[in-house]
Amino acid sequence: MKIVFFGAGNMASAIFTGMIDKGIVKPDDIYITSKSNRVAAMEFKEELGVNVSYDDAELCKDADYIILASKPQNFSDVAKRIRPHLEEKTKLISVMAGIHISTIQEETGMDNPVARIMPNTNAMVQYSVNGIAFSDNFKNRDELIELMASFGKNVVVGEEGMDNITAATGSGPAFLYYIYEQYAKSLEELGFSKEDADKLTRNLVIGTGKTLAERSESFEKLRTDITSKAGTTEAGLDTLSESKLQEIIFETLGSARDRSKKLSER
Ligand SMILES: NC(=O)C1=CN([C@@H]2O[C@H](COP(=O)(O)OP(=O)(O)OC[C@H]3O[C@@H](n4cnc5c(N)ncnc54)[C@H](OP(=O)(O)O)[C@@H]3O)[C@@H](O)[C@H]2O)C=CC1
Ligand SMILES: O=C(O)[C@@H]1CCC=N1
Repeated sequence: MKIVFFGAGNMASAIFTGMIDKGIVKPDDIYITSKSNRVAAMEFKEELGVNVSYDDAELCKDADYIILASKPQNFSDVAKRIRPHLEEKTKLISVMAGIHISTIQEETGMDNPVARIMPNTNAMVQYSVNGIAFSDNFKNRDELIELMASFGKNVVVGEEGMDNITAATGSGPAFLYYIYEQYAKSLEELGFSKEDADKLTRNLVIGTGKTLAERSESFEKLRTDITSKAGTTEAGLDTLSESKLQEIIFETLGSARDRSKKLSER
């Protein structure tokens, strides 16, 4: 199998690192290229054993999958690199937010099978959530689904679901990290050192995540198990529930979804 990544940044590296660590592909199956940051690409070659090339003909030759992993704004440049060399059998997989399947087919000038996928950076620890949308002519979908299962849980959402999943789980880790940042800052305000605030918050989040991974009770049940009548948790939750947290989260996701829609206006 030959999988070529056009773009070797945060998202691409999370995916190929996750796939290699899981053992579903050999490092030699992976080819990466970037725009100009050759040092970073060479570091991946040294650390993981992947191939690095800036020869577009060599990259595209016999490729089973080309992963489009540049920023959406750079896609036209990427398409120009691929277009002269793209073979009919190659499937194009886009991780780019907001770029429609039809745009990818138009800019590459071919009617190759295209899948849009929306993973997140948890792919690096094989815990991404992957939205997927296929073009009608995409055959053997199971192979891609299996490849993607090596770095996360898949949800086939169709193209109409991509803006929402981009907001919910593509950007999602950043929203949660922001909340953890505020949590750690609040611990500092309570009097903990910066180091302890970070350690306490980090381990609180890791432990809570591990509980969610291992137990199937609802969020509500897990919460109420902690909440003693007239206890400390109840006092904190009284304050939290008076805030407009759900409204704020809903608006946050709405802004992200709207930006994804906007990115598709080309
Ligand atoms: N980061 C995330 O959490 C997620 C990102 N995405 C999507 O992934 C995509 C990449 O994001 P991210 O990894 O964060 O971005 P980065 O900036 O980290 O990486 C972008 C990569 O694209 C490369 N690139 C730019 N222009 C070209 C070109 N003409 N030819 C080849 N490579 C090129 C860059 O090379 P160079 O360094 O040399 O400039 C770089 O390696 C985006 O479209 C985003 O929407 C999707 C889900 C989550
Ligand atoms: O911020 C972005 O546009 C990308 C898409 C999802 C996560 N990062």
